[in-house]
This record gives sequence, C-alpha cells and structure tokens, in this order.
Amino acid sequence: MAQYSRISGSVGLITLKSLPVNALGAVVRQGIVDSLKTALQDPKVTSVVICGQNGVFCGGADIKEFGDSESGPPLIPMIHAIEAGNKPMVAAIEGFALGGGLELALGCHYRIAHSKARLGLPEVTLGLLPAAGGSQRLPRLIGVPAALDLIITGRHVTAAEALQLGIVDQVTDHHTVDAAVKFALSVAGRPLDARRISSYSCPPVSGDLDALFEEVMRKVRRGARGAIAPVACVQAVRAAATLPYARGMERERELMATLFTSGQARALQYSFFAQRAVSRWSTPSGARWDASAPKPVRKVAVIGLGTMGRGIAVALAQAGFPVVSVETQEKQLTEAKRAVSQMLERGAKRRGVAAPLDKMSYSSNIQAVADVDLVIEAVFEDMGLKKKIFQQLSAVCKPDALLCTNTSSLDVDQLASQTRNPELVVGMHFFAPAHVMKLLEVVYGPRSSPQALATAMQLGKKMGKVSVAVGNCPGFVGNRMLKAYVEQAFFLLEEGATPELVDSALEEFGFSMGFFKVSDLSGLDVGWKVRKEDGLALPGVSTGPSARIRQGRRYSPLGDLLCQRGRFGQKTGSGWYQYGKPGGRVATPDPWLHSFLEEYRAQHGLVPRRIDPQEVLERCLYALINEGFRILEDGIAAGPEDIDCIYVFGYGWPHYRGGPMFYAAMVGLPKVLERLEHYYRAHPDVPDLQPCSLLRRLVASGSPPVQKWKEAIKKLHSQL
Ligand SMILES: C[C@H](O)[C@H](C)C(=O)SCCNC(=O)CCNC(=O)[C@H](O)C(C)(C)COP(=O)([O-])OP(=O)([O-])OC[C@H]1O[C@@H](n2cnc3c(N)ncnc32)[C@H](O)[C@@H]1OP(=O)([O-])[O-]
Repeated sequence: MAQYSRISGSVGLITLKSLPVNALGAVVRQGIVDSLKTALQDPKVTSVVICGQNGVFCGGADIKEFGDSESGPPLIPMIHAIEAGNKPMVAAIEGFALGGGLELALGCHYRIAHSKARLGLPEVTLGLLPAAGGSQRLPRLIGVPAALDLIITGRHVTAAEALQLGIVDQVTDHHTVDAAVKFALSVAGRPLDARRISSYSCPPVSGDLDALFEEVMRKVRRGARGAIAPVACVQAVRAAATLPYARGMERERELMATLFTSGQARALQYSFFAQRAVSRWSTPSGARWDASAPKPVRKVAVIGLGTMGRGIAVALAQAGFPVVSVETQEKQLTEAKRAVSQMLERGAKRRGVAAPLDKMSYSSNIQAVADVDLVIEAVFEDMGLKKKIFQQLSAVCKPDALLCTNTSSLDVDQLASQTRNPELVVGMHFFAPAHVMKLLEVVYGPRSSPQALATAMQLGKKMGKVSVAVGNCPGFVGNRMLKAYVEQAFFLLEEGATPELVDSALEEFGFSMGFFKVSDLSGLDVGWKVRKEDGLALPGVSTGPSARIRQGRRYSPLGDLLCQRGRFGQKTGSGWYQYGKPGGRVATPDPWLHSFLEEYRAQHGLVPRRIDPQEVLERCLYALINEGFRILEDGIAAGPEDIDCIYVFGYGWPHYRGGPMFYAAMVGLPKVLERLEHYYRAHPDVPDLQPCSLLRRLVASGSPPVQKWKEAIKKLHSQL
C-alpha cells in the first residue's frame, strides 16, 4: 500500500509501504494513485514528497507479480500523472531506487538522495528493459552514453555518482525525508515545465550518433552471447535518441513485449529467486538456516598461498576481515605477499576505496593462527598433506575454531577425523579466481554441526558470494556433474566429432568457451592427475577392448594419450587446439589432432559418423542434468535452485538459461527422459546415460514446474 499524510502545513507525503523493498505491486500502485489525487486536489498542499518506509525507497516492479494477470492501475500512466502534476513532486531516496523505483523517481520533478543510497535500472539482469519510461527519460536527463552504460549493465550507482551524472538534485547525510520536505517547501509554486524530463530532448552526443549505436550494438552482441535483453536495451535507448517521447515509449513497450514472455526472462527471474532460496539452506538430517545461529567470526586465517589461497585471502580482506596468511615455503610467501598486495590495490582502485593492506598479516609458522575464529586450508590437492595440516590445526587452534578446507573433490569427513572436534569441520570450495568468482560450495560432512555450516554460509554471504550448502561426496555437486559432461565430450570425439564441433555447439548454446577450449586453458595435466589418482589414467598405450574400459564401464583414454605426448594445452602451446607457442591464447584447429583422432579410431575399431550439434548438446547437457537428478535423489543438494546457482555462478552456465535443472524443465522432462533412454540404448556401457529414477518419477508425476520440485522430491522420498 501507499499512505498519504499532509505535513509541515503544505507538503503532501506519500509513503510506499510494502515489505521488504516497497515493490510497486498492484496495491502499492493503487495507493500511489489515490494519494496523488488527494495531494493534487488538496488546496493546502503546495508540493509533494514521495518516500518509502523502513529506509528504503523502492526495489522496482514486483517481480513476484510478473506471472500474474495484470491488476491495479498501470505503472506508466501513474508515472505520467506524477510528472504532469501541477505541484512539485520530490522523491526522497533512501536505501535504493531500482528499476521501476528509479523510473518513479524520474517521473518526479526533483530527486533527493541519502549519501548511502544506490540507484539503477537493473532490468537487464532479469531479462527485461526499463519499461516504465526509464529507457526514454534517463537518456534525456543524463545523455545517451551514460544512460546506455547504466541500462545495458544494470549496475547500481552510488548517490555521489548519481549526483555527478545529474540523476539526483541533492545528496544528504541526514534524514532524507526531512531534507526532501525542506526542499519541497523551497520549490513550491515554481514553474515545472522545465522539470518534466519527458519533454527534454536527448543532449547531443559528440561524434556521429549512428556510429555510436553501431559500435555499442557490436560490443553488446559480442558480449551477450545470445542474451536478447541487452540488445533490446540498446534499441530502446536508440529510440529515445531518435524519436519523439511518445513514439519512443511505444518502441519501449514493443521491445518489452518481446522480452517479458521470453524464456530468457523467466530463466533470469527464476535465477533471481534461486539465489535467495539457496541462502535458506537445509540438510537431510533436518538442520535448517533459521534454526542454526552462526558463530561470530572476527579474525580468519588462510593456510597455503598458492593461486587459490591468495584469492581467498584477498576476498576475506576485501570483506573487512583481518587475515593471517600462512605459507611455509619462504619463497612462495614472499611472492604471495607481493601478489596479494597488488590484487588488493587493483580491487580498491576499481571500487574507488582504500586498499585494505592493513588487514593482512603473513607468517611461515602455523602457530600464527592460534587466536583466529576460522581457518581456510588451501594447500595442494593432496589428501596426505591436507590430513597433516588438519592435525596441526587441531592442535594449534582455539578449541571452538572452525576448520575449513578448500578441497575441490577430497573427502571432507576424512579431514574431520584428523581433528579433536570433527563437528567444526566443513568444506569451503571456492572457484578460481577466488576473489572474483561468485560461487562458494559449502560442504557439510556427516559430523559437521549445523552451527559450523551456518557460520561458513554467513561468511560466504559477507564475502559477497552465492553460497550453496551441499553434502559431502566425491566432487560434491559441481565437479560430480561435470564428470558426466566431460565423459560425453570425449566419447563424441571417439565417435566422429572434432573439438571444434563440440565447442561450437556449446558456445552457440551460450557458454563463453566450449569444453575443449576450457580444458586447454586450465591445463590438460590437471584432469590427468585426478584421473591417475582415481586409477583411470594408466601408463603407456594399450589397445584392444580393455583399453577403453575402466571399472567395468566405458572410458576414453584420449585425454591421457595427449598428456603422455606433453600436450597440456595453452601452457605447452598445444592440446586439443594449436596455440602457436607455449602460453598462446588463440585456439586454432590442429590438423595433427584430427589425424591423431582418425588413427585412434582405426586402432580401436571405431567407425566415425556424422554428429550434429544437437546431439552434442543433448549428450553433454542431459548427462550432466541426469547426474543432477542423482544428486537430488541422494539429498546432496536440497533442490534444483542449489544446482542451478552452482552452475550459473561457478561453471559458466549461460545465466539466461537459468541453470541445468531449470533448462531441463524448459525443454520438458519427458523429452529429456526420452533422449537419455535413446542414447542409453545406443551406449549401454555408459551408466551416466541411464535415466535417473527420480527423473522417471517426476515425469510419472506429471513433470511439475521446477519451483515445485523440492516438495515433489520430499513427497517422493517419503513414499520410499
Ligand atoms: C517496470 C520496470 O521497468 C521493471 C519491469 C522493473 O522494475 S523489474 C524489477 C527491477 N528491480 C530489481 O531488479 C531489484 C531486485 N532486487 C534487488 O536487487 C535486491 O533485492 C535489493 C533490492 C538490492 C535488496 O537486496 P538485499 O540483499 O538487501 O535483499 P534481498 O534478499 O535481495 O531481497 C529481500 C527480499 O525482497 C525480495 N525482493 C527484492 N526485490 C524485489 C522486487 N523487485 N520484487 C519482488 N520481490 C523483491 C527478495 O526476493 C527477497 O525476498 P525473500 O527472499 O526474503 O522472500
């Protein structure tokens, strides 16, 4: 709702009231329309202030209402009525004014913001565009280039930047509504024509307007990789720069109509709520987010300052924690100090703040962590070494200190068994670069306490991570599903595909890089080492049927054979592609590899066949999704939202496709099941293609929408 009152004698005050972010749902819009009418008709009122309750102006249109049929007064005429009003309208912006919230403020004649407020038009992050006049008013107010930047990126600006851009008229450190009322009293009776932004023309741009838009559109299309909203945003701003306001608004409405019902918008809105849902974690043992109070964490430590350790230390310091960094190798310690300082300075420069160098302390002695509240171990991925570290930490640290490991696949519970308090051990699996990647897999073992899990989840949130709670199993969620995807990519090469074909199909789907290019970037030797440890990669070259069987299932030694030839990817100048020289970055198809594949197939009696991109997608993605269903069945992940956040924020799954499980729901579970059955019949020696029973049961129960899977899975589990 929206509440109306008259204050200071002659100021009408309209207060948006809709917890938690005063979103412009139907009831709020009706309240605004009614309040506006009252204010404009009240002869005692000479100016009006619009504000929000609870120190928040407005989080925009109510995303929860998007699926519903239109009800309540429409947003655009409401904002037009505010702008056309014959009394000064002043927006008092506290907390944030985002999307429709900023558009509401742009309809006002003046905007006063608190210094801590954030403003923006983030609709593009929801697969939409500013559709309540924002794409037409903002360019007229701040110019085309600045408006394009805010609308294409969806980034939030601080009040200081908003003042500098000309979005707001005043910034205050004091009570914003009081400042707005004082301002409203000062402008009462002033002419308003010059304050109605829709009547403005866009300020002229330096240089050719068409050239500017072509250049921006070229960059946007390249960066969007198939996302449609950023392209529509450019088209909408172009309308503002080239058409009269009314025609521009028509164009904005047309473009929004194409986006609103698109699968991409639904995927991005699903992802918006999924990110919030994963913070409400639960475990099969009944532990829950709202029943487990996190322990206070004031001081933290990182053990091992390799690439991951450095990134984790930087992310912790940037989040404001004093960090004790321990590296026993003196040379590595010196290098790490330099690297961490540089990363902190670069990050601070980008954010226009001071570098938190004072948060960092370094030592080569593990005793230095005796007084910290939480330790993150990030040493080399070797179980023996990690066990030794956990024994040492258990002896040195405070009895109630949390001991966390950044392992990406090793058994967290085995490490817990090295300590006095296994209930205080959890996994905190970061993704490289750890100070950039948003994902954090928080891994709980059978003995991890709910409080330990709650503490790690809260620390992740404070570090600005999308933290997802997952059960302890080989590869946890992300890497466990990736194994099925990687295997299919290898098998497709055996059956006739080339790395280029597989990668272009995946890049066409929206991945920034296909599997084989990613493998060359991260180094083929990384996977080889894991396969050797798992007893899969055997020395020498073997022929005959056993060469392609491991542990009773089909196996492709192709990656091992390349590593045996020293082809580790970019770092050696060749891998699945040619890079010209060690460290080269540009992947070019490699004739040697094509003939190597032909020889390999001939050697193993494999007859190559034509493989189309659709089969590449179905084999790689459905095998990954199928493993996702097994993970849900095992209770390792609580719901599809958890898996989808992991893949969108940690594995480069195209955000506008929502995530693997959302994608499966979009394709249709019966189709996914039918295709998996088809491929499993063709490849009975590949268990990963055998449809998971949970998938079968969801199809049998009518393929409920993905938002309903969690409860459907609970019900199915209870029937077992
Ligand atoms: C016409 C017009 O052009 C178009 C078409 C539009 O306007 S499209 C809409 C454009 N607006 C946006 O893109 C802003 C989206 N929101 C945010 O970016 C953030 O929420 C926040 C505002 C910066 C606060 O962050 P937070 O970290 O303090 O809390 P939270 O956990 O995120 O959010 C707290 C709770 O509020 C819910 N929520 C937040 N914004 C919402 C919104 N716009 N609609 C409905 N619910 C919303 C959220 O789901 C969560 O609920 P629950 O999980 O507790 O049940």
